[in-house]
Amino acid sequence: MNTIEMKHLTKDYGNQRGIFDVSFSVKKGEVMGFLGPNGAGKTTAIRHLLGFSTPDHGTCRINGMDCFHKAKDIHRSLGYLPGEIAFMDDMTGKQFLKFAADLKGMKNQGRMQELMDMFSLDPRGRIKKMSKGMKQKIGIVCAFMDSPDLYILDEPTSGLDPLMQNQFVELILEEKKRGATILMSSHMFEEVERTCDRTAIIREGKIVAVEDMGTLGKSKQKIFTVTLGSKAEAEAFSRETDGVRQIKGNRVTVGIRGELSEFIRCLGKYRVLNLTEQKQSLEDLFLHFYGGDSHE
Ligand SMILES: Nc1ncnc2c1ncn2[C@@H]1O[C@H](COP(=O)(O)OP(=O)(O)OP(=O)(O)O)[C@@H](O)[C@H]1O
Repeated sequence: MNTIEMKHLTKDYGNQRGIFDVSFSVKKGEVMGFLGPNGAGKTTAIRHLLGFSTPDHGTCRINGMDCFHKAKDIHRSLGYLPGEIAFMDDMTGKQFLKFAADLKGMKNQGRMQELMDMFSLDPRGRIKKMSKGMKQKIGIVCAFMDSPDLYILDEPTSGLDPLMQNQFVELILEEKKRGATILMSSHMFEEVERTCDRTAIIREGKIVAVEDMGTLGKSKQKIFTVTLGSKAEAEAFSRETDGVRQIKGNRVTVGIRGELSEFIRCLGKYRVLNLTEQKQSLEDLFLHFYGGDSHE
């Protein structure tokens, strides 16, 4: 049985806003990315999974339970991080976390402390005076502190600096190892690439692709820039090798899919001054899903 199962879910807000016929599932122990640009419908889909909204059509289930009718039961064993966190602003971070821990019936607060250390969070100040990043850290500690088996995270790294984003990736990998099931929406292609088994891509309220990260990795093109001994050598090398994208003086940019042996063999005949790999992001890979003329 899938842990999360959304089937043909439609919520039409009018003027083509909302989500339309959205179907995807997340298997037990799987980490699933939910990628899409602003306004694509990620939060709308997630709010349905939390039972905060009723669908016009379709169904969503978590562990076989209907997300709207069984919301309370589902929430009991769920780590949820909302996209916009509504705190009780007058509380200090510490008071809020204690309050949330009591609500969850947590006896041991060891993990809470571990998470605060992991994210260098000092929770003593009033929440209303905290920066966006600090509030986000409190949200993360709150969602993870009782180590649930299922997480639904709406743009979890929003407001975090790169160091903390890295820390978050580590946390997800740790939870994945423990066997947790995770659905996380994101704009951050790199964190999805580093953490997820599969990713669903949503655009204008519709799922445009569900991709296995392994397959994506294999179909990814590697882009190299080679600096050769001279312009003449660059030109000769370009005639001999496949996938040339650009020649600029003695520099050649080449895109290669799959094995590199042929490229290296060919390169070996020339004087190579430098060789650099240009990382191709998931963003490049998915650009055609978001691009203007690719969704006819
Ligand atoms: N309660 C609502 N009433 C009317 N329209 C809504 C409502 N909630 C969302 N929408 C619209 O539905 C669309 C999808 O919004 P949603 O917040 O789900 O997108 P998102 O992918 O989470 O975007 P972002 O990345 O910016 O958070 C948007 O056009 C939004 O304006």
